[in-house]
Amino acid sequence: MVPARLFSARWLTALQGVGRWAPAPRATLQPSQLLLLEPAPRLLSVSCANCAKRQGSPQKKQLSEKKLKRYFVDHRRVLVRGGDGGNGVSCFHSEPRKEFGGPDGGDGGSGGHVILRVDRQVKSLASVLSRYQGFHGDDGGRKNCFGRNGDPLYIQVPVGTLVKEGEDTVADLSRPGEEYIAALGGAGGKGNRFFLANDNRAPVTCTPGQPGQERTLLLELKMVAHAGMVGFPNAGKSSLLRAISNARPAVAAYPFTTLKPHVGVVHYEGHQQVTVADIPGVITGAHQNRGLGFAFLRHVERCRFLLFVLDLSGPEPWAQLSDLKCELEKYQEGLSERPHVVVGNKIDLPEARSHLPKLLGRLGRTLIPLSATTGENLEALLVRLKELRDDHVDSERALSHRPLCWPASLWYQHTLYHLPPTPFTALPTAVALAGLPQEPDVDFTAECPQYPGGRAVVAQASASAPRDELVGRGPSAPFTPGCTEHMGPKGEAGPAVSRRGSEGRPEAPQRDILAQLGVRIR
Ligand SMILES: Nc1nc2c(ncn2[C@@H]2O[C@H](COP(=O)(O)OP(=O)(O)OP(=O)(O)O)[C@@H](O)[C@H]2O)c(=O)[nH]1
Ligand SMILES: [Mg+2]
Repeated sequence: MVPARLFSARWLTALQGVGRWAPAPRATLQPSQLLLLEPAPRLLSVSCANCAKRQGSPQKKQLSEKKLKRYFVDHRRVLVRGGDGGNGVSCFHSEPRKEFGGPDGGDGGSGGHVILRVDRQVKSLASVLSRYQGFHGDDGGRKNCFGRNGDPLYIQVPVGTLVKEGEDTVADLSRPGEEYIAALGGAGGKGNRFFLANDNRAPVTCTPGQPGQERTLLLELKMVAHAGMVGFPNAGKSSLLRAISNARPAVAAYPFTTLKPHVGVVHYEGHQQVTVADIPGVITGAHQNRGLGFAFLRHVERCRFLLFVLDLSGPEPWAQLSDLKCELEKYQEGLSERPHVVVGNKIDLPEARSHLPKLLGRLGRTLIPLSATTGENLEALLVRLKELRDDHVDSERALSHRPLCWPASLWYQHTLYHLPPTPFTALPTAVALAGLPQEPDVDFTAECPQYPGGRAVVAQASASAPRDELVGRGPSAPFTPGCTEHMGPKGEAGPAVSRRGSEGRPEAPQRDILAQLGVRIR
């Protein structure tokens, strides 16, 4: 039985889809595997405002811009504290007819980290609380029982969250799935079994767990989109975004209708997408806090290119562009020189048509006159946006960077860990983003004195990578941050460095790195 809602919404699309996809041949049939029989016939997602209105789900109630703004928070101060490590235990094995059973106090579990994780579903920092406490590790127990490690505590943040500590920017979480360890959990204490040695067969020493790391971070959201729309209030930015994408910002004939940024996605052939951000209008003197100020310009700061929207029906449309550029420059030097496209909107109005020749004379062919309401000449804008996106992709690839992709591309499987500045982990790990090999060249374990008795698993990204670009990962677990893994139950003490396969000492560059970390090498 086909659900009725399939027909009430976009029945034509649904039926077209049935015709175009077919199951794979039986021999190679995988669950949910489909073969594409013919490519999609439409080259560009071109729609006018009127068509776009019909695409929305009739059941979904639109929230007013005022309500939406209430849920939109773009900066937050947050206190994060990692979980405390559990205490080690001092006790001795006790069994009938077994004298001198030996120490059997287990180690405490490590405290859980507090981790910021980028979630595509989260749109603002409104859901982030002001303080977080990580889960504590459990204490060790008798009979060599180790305490349970505290679970990591995840804080979901939106794409484009900037993490600042004081004046420093410590992480830029601009890709979905990316993670940042905001506060490390404390290492667990050692039980007396750990201190068993040839010259001390009955140690009573045990150590308490270490407290978790505490940090005060400032989270700042900066939208990440390909194109950022800049224009005076009422220029028709939101109407334009509605016309080219499925985003639904409010449109009305009064200034400052838009109170929070909206991001729309323009779809092209081959699943290529360009994201366009609509921000509240900017006016002359915004840098002196006129209108809504220019704080919202932070949301176009990271856009790869700009979309200036001019109202051609206004009295002096040619003055608008220079005023907008002037405000951008006052916000951030060089911002107005980004690759951009200038759009002259409301070409359907007679006064706009009368201004057009003069404006074309000044701006030349860089101006795209169009009408967001009637959809006139929207294709020219879409083609230009695509060209700018392709230029961006080419330039990023030339620099061996990954171009901005929306939504998260599947290849971004690699989790990036920015390690906070502690003695062992004061290592920027941006290398993970740009070309970290799946299997690092070197991989060895080492004892780390900052976490007594803890065993670090250190891997260098590649022999040629700068020294400070390190990531740690365990051989069994995907990653062991902060080297809080315990040594085995035998409690072998003393320095130990072994390469995987235990075939020798680490090479010179790795020795340097370990020395920087304070790891002793035998
Ligand atoms: N005739 C005509 N009117 C338009 C066109 N585009 C937008 N408008 C009208 O201009 C008014 C303002 O449009 P918005 O899209 O809200 O303008 P905005 O730039 O987003 O305004 P703010 O959110 O206040 O910055 C609305 O009444 C629209 O109907 C157009 O192409 N032609
Ligand atoms: Mg608007």
